[in-house]
Amino acid sequence: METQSPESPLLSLVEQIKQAALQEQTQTLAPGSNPSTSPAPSHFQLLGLIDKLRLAVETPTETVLRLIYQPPQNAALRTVMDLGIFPLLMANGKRGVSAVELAERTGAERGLVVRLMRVITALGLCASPEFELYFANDKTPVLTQPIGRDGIPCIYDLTLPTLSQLPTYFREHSYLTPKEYSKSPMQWAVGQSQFEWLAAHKPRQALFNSYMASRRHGKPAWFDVYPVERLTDGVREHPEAVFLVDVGGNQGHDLVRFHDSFPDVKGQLVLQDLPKVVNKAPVGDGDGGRIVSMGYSFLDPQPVKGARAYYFRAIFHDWPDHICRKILVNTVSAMDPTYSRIIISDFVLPDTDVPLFQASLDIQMMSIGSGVERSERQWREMLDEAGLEITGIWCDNPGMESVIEAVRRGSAATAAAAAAAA
Ligand SMILES: C[S@@+](CC[C@H](N)C(=O)[O-])C[C@H]1O[C@@H](n2cnc3c(N)ncnc32)[C@H](O)[C@@H]1O
Repeated sequence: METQSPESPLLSLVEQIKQAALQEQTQTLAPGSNPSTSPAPSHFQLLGLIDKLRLAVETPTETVLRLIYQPPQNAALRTVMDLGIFPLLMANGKRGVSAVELAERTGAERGLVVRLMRVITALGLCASPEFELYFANDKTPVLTQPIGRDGIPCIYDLTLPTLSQLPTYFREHSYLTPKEYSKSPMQWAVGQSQFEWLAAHKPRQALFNSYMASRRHGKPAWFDVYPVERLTDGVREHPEAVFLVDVGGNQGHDLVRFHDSFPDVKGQLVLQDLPKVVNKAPVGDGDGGRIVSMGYSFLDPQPVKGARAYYFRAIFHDWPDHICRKILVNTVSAMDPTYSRIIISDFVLPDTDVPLFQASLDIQMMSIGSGVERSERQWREMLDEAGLEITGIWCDNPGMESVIEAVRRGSAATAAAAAAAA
């Protein structure tokens, strides 16, 4: 058998992985570190190197075959979620669950269970050390928690019908980037774009809301990345003063998290989203009435004037540029030029080596509403066109969303914010 010299690219990659793994271990063992809430930067570096190693080891044919057979994996996982198999594995801990028992408990044919569970086991989502016997492993719990339990069916059902038609859409649309929300590939494929579809499919809307609230669990919040004293210093304290408006804040999970972390910040916290979404928002309990919810469409002028900050998380990536500009201009009209800031939490794509997750999300957002994941240049251009100026971008991890702060262009706050950043 041919041996590789220590200088071979493969072994050099293995050595880099070893070094990154040692760094990850050191960082995660450091006092005060909590890898489940704040993964170290080395974590993303390590994952990137592992991806490179796989590509280096795979033959080109193996790479192609791996890609070709991704859709059946997603379909098998979606079906297993429907059957409620993961909670059964969790409930039966060390005893495990046989295919016969899974068939009895789910009503599915045993032979089908076996075929689905082969995929699930190979994906590493459970263990099957004995013939037709399945055990939960360390990945199984997350599939019974909101991010997996609700996120997997919601995103599958929301996106797959369109994604399966995307090549046809482009063939029929001259390979032009979709630029209208109301003419998105999803509108063409299923007759509605993202938010209308969710509103018309109430169980999916409930899954979506739960997924939105859960997908940042175990990750830093915007205020862990952004220096909040830029907002709390010099804050106005009169009774009607609004500190933070979470625009498109879904059911208020981010505002609740902010309030829990900064209970003493002066001023109201306002949650805004479409009336149907915000009406059932579980905010108000235990926050001393500080969180006020308000049905509002950000396609209309912002009714809350002069807040300290207007916060948008994962909003602009849903929309094409011209709608984003409209949302921004609607907000600018309410901003106090010397006091208010816009805070955006979204991905800022690097110019090269865009992580696969972010590149894939861009295609998804384009498909379901002509949305876009943007680079720093695209953010700067878009905000500039809406009369805004970026005063800082914070990101402590290449795998995470950035926090962008912007003020009205030429406003006094520009100078103040720039001075504070210096
Ligand atoms: C991707 S979710 C982000 C939710 C939340 N900001 C988060 O990051 O978890 C987009 C949100 O925008 C809301 N939305 C959609 N159209 C809206 C509109 N015209 N006005 C206000 N909110 C809207 C949706 O209901 C949804 O809650």
